[in-house]
Amino acid sequence: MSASIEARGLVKTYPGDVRALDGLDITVGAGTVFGLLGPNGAGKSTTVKILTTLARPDEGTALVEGIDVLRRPDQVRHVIGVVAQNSGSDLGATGRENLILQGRLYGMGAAAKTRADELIERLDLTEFAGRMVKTYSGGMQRRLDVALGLMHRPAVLFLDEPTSGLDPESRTALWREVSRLAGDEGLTVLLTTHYLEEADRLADHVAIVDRGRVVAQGTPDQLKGGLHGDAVHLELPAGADLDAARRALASLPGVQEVRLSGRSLSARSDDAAGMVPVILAALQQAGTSAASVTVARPSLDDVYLRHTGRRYHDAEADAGDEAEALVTEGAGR
Ligand SMILES: Nc1ncnc2c1ncn2[C@@H]1O[C@H](COP(=O)(O)OP(=O)(O)OP(=O)(O)O)[C@@H](O)[C@H]1O
Repeated sequence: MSASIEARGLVKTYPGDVRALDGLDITVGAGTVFGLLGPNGAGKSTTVKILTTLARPDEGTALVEGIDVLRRPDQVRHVIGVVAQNSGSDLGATGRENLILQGRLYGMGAAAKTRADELIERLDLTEFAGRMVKTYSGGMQRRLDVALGLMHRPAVLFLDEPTSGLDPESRTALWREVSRLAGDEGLTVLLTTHYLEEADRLADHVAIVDRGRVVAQGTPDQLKGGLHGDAVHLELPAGADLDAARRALASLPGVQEVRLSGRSLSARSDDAAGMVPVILAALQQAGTSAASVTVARPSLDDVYLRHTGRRYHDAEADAGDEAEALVTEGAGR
């Protein structure tokens, strides 16, 4: 399969010594949906900015449809469509007017109207294409954003956090559209997401990004299949002796990859369900207990844990705390 996007050794440092990308490599096959998955601040948007010619890396190279993004940014812009996190549509115009204007900006002339109508139908915008965008719900606005990104028939569509803030129903509807577009039109889609489920359901291929690097990649099934056995997750009560609990679990035969992240203790076992009573007895012997126990097939959350040593939601919470600390710091100045 030919590559639609190839990025090698991307490094990007922002002022304040923030190393947003630390040698990121990705290869995206033509006509596939590729998910860059990572918690907030992992470096996903920075990657998209570089690939869409909006930022330059300090080091590394990137080709989109075989075109060098650093040497030929103008050519790259013709073959890509970008749906950024914040919509760029004119709220005081209708959806249809926005689409036609976008087409004209790309020099499509009279063909803009036909293309706008085609996309209105394809993205199920017919009912509200004649209404001003300021009256749209979040889901309608996102569908219009995708249509805007597709107006000039790009070969590659970048979607930065496409379903962030959408309700579950609108999210599922957008997933359907994106899968269909990639399938029907041979479009290559690179999307960033911090939703594990979104990457799992939508992407043919996922790269897990952590602190500016790709720590694992493959199809969701390959990534999950690389973990043997089932996952056991224990939530320990407040005040529990966390280290004693971890040691008790690690000492049990048939229990592997014991990891503690906050008060969550996780492990893998070929017979996880059968091991639950043994695990609870071992915790009790160690003078502690579990507030909850779950046994599950491996998920992308487990893949993330295996490669980073942290649970995904803990990494998200840490990123939230860091962002809050920066805002507080800035406000104090
Ligand atoms: N213009 C900037 N100036 C300084 N630091 C920045 C800038 N843009 C991003 N960063 C920092 O670079 C790191 C990576 O940010 P980036 O936006 O690429 O991550 P992300 O994975 O897309 O997260 P999010 O989903 O929150 O956008 C973060 O630590 C972020 O705070």
